Amino acid sequence: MTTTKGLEGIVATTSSISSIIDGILTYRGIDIDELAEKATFEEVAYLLWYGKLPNQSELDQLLSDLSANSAIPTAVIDQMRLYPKDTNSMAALRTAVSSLSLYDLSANDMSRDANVLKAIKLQAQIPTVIAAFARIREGKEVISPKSGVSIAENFLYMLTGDKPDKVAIEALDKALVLHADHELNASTFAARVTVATLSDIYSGVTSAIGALKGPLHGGANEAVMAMLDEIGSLDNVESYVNKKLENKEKLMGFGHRVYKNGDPRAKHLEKMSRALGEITGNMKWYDMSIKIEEIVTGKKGLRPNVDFYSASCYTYLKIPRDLFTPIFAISRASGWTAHILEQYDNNRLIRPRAEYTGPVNQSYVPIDQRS
Ligand SMILES: CC(=O)SCCNC(=O)CCNC(=O)[C@H](O)C(C)(C)COP(=O)(O)OP(=O)(O)OC[C@H]1O[C@@H](n2cnc3c(N)ncnc32)[C@H](O)[C@@H]1OP(=O)(O)O
Ligand SMILES: O=C([O-])CC(=O)C(=O)O
Repeated sequence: MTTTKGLEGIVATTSSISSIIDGILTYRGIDIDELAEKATFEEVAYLLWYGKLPNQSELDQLLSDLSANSAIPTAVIDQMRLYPKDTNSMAALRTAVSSLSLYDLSANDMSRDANVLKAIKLQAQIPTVIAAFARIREGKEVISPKSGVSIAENFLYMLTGDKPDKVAIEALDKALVLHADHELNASTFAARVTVATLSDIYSGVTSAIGALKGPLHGGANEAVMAMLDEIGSLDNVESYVNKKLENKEKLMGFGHRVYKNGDPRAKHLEKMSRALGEITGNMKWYDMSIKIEEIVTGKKGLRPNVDFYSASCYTYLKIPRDLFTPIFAISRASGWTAHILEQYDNNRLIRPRAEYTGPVNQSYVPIDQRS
């Protein structure tokens, strides 16, 4: 038996959804650089689910299905009112998504059609859950989703109650495109492991949210902003980063298991952060981020990952820091559910082995003889 810590380099499944080959990321064979410039998030979700870009009538149908399914049950909203106001937002999302299954009569219908519909429903409802939670904890009225607008626009609207401006909608939409899928990342693997037991799609997405929450994965975007807040100003960057490096502490938003020469998504977010800084007339977060990158890449050779510049982008969009990882979940719900559908289509239980390193030839000792 050979073991590989963290399953590094192990190919655990085949998949036709996204690929990372020689540092190039594609969704269904289309380069992320092209999708980032040209596609909307809804087109990308369709691409991930159905394996091709939608034509106009297919896209219209998807938009109408997303709108029709975006409201969440009153019972789930009522439950959210009982969550502690200071609860972790990813814990709230994980709990609420699990609750959604209780009110979906088709939750345990394992037919393909029912699962595709549930994928669309989860994609539509997750933004509503996050916005509702964000408002409830501030004692504000929950805002119902609008129909006929994009997921990005709807989310910003449900969060604030105001019509978001075009720049904000386009920036969030592009961020959603960039985060939608990423081969066999930890949360997607968690989703696939869960549904490979033939458990339901809600269980798969709930597992995935739990895995995304951690700071080594999606939780890093919030941790990056916590770091920027802690540093406070451009003048403090150098001493802060050098100290972290000297103490061999991790700099959040840097490094990647698969990309060793840079994450192709980061440059799009860096560009977006710069543009948002210019538009808002506040370059502070962008300038600090650039300086951190210069030092970390210069001294350690580590490059920023998708989480690094998304932090300053979302801050420029006035999104509260603890909603950064939930926003990642809005986007990745498309990838998770595409992978869940793919797993069901060609399922086998996922059950690797562990190399045992514990004691051997031990005997049961009666309790009165134990030290
Ligand atoms: C959407 C996403 O999930 S993207 C990733 C988001 N996570 C983060 O940004 C958290 C910070 N980054 C990390 O912790 C890691 O780079 C991970 C978790 C992303 C990848 O981890 P692994 O592939 O297991 O790499 P590992 O942690 O073994 O790092 C290899 C070496 O680089 C160093 N290293 C890796 N990332 C960092 C970092 N962010 N800061 C400082 N050093 C780092 C490690 O200390 C290690 O050094 P060593 O060989 O001297 O011990
Ligand atoms: O692939 C990974 O390990 C993490 C990542 O970048 C993602 O999930 O987007």
